[in-house]
Amino acid sequence: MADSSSNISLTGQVLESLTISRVATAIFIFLTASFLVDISLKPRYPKSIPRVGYGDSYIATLKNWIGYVVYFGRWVDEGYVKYSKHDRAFVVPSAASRPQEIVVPRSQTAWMLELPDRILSTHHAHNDVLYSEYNFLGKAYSDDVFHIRVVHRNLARHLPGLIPAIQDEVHSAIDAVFGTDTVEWKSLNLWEAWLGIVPRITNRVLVGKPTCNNEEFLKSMVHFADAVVTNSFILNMFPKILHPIVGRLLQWPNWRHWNRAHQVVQSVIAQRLHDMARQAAGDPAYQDWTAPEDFITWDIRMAKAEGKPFELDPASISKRLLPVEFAAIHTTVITGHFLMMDLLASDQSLGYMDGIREETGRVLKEEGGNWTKNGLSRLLRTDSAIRESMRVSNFATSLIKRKVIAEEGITNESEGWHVPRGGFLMLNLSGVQHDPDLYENPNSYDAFRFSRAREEYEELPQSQKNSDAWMRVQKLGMVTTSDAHLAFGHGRHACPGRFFVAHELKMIMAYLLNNYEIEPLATRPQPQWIGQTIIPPLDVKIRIRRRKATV
Ligand code: HEM
Repeated sequence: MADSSSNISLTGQVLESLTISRVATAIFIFLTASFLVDISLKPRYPKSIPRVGYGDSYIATLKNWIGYVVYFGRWVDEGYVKYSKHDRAFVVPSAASRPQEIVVPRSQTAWMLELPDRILSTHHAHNDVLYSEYNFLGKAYSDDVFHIRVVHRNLARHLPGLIPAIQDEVHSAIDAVFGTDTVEWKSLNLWEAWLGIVPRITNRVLVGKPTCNNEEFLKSMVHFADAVVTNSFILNMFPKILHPIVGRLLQWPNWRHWNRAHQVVQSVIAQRLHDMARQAAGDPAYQDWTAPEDFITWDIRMAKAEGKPFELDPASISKRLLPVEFAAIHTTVITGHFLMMDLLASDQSLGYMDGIREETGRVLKEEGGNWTKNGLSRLLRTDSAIRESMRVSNFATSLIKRKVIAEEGITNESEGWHVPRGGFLMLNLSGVQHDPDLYENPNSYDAFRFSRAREEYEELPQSQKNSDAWMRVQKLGMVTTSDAHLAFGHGRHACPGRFFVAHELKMIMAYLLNNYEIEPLATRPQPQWIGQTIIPPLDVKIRIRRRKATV
């Protein structure tokens, strides 16, 4: 009895002593100590690599973390001129919980991208930047990037056969979003319009019909992708030792969005597993059945080929969809959004939109109204308009990051520096894509920049065409990556979705421009940046009307 009353009074005394200022001081001390531990665990780079930002002292580090939010882009631009142009790497500050990054110059792109994954890892870099363990619902899904192998192995290979389905979805999605009224002009939020179109088309390929038209499923996937961006931004600001707690708290919306999507798609997955198993068992009822070519089928085939029963669980399959949806949806929505703004705000007397309309209308007619791989490859101006928008209106400073995972670190022989395990390297796509030595008038949107030479080649008499010249102009196509055009990455980890994106955006532009009148924009709305994250202009309105005799 005496014991319990003394316990109560002790608890009471402790509670009484907990004033707001004491709690705040305790949190401050704890966070400071956590950040100091963080700093001591971060990789150290040699002094011989020059720095941008405020420097390396503790005060400078604090200023770098704050400055990162506003000045990151400026720092990288400054380093590009001062160091990258002279073939030198430099160090740029990063967010509080992230290691600083070494920006590798263009001249060393091949060196960086050709190092083996066991030394310089893409997948560890993606996992760190996106906090995959938390955002993508478990270490099992981030440790083995099975879903990436599924996409690499299948998407481009099956694309020609998927073109009719993509065309069908492009038409129905645009009709639904932009309407069919040939009399009244309609005012639309452009960002919302792209969000109404792209997730449907992407999911036609990933999960097929009718799931690709299920509002609950699509909304959950878009909200999931939004949550990944928000969570990553928040985790960037917390010391690493707190990530296991903060990450697990933040991932709750991700679980909710996944669960909602899973409720919709699980019966489709279960049915597919059943059908494929019956067919494999030789059931005569399945003799003439062919599995739909989509992510679900590809995932099941690969899980069987690799002997991975874990990947055959319907919940695993729908979780494997999440990073692919993340990689596919917002990247394409932003690209389409920026493309439309670049075209609508361009000087209309240059005739970019008319040129694309003429080209897509003519080729589609020659194709008998149905797109094919060959027909889409003949859309030279449309291809160029998209590639040029991805060049000038980049939505990231860098999309190519690599993490040093070799125990012994890596050495850059040409500059003589050594980076320890845990170091981060990046390529600066913004710098090269706006470099006046690489592109004439680099800051203007010249839609047919890449198609002029291709069209000239097409006009040549057969006797003057040869494989060297053909290869030269072929390299100007939007799916071709290079060290001067990095929007889809470069090297063996370049985006495996880019062939699909090219088909999708070309079909969208063809249908839009041939079936709708769109009012030009007076000026090009500008995005905002927070650190390395772009905030696209979300409130852009366009006015649109269906062309007569198109419904
Ligand atoms: C305009 C839209 C897109 C852009 C700008 C884009 C950009 C990129 C970039 C720059 C990379 C390389 C990252 C690196 O080297 O670290 C990449 C990788 C990847 N992308 Fe895309 N992407 C787009 C659409 C898609 C689509 C539609 C899919 C799938 C359906 C997809 C799936 C992937 C995957 C799985 C990877 C990882 C490849 C690997 O690590 O080997 N992307 N993407």
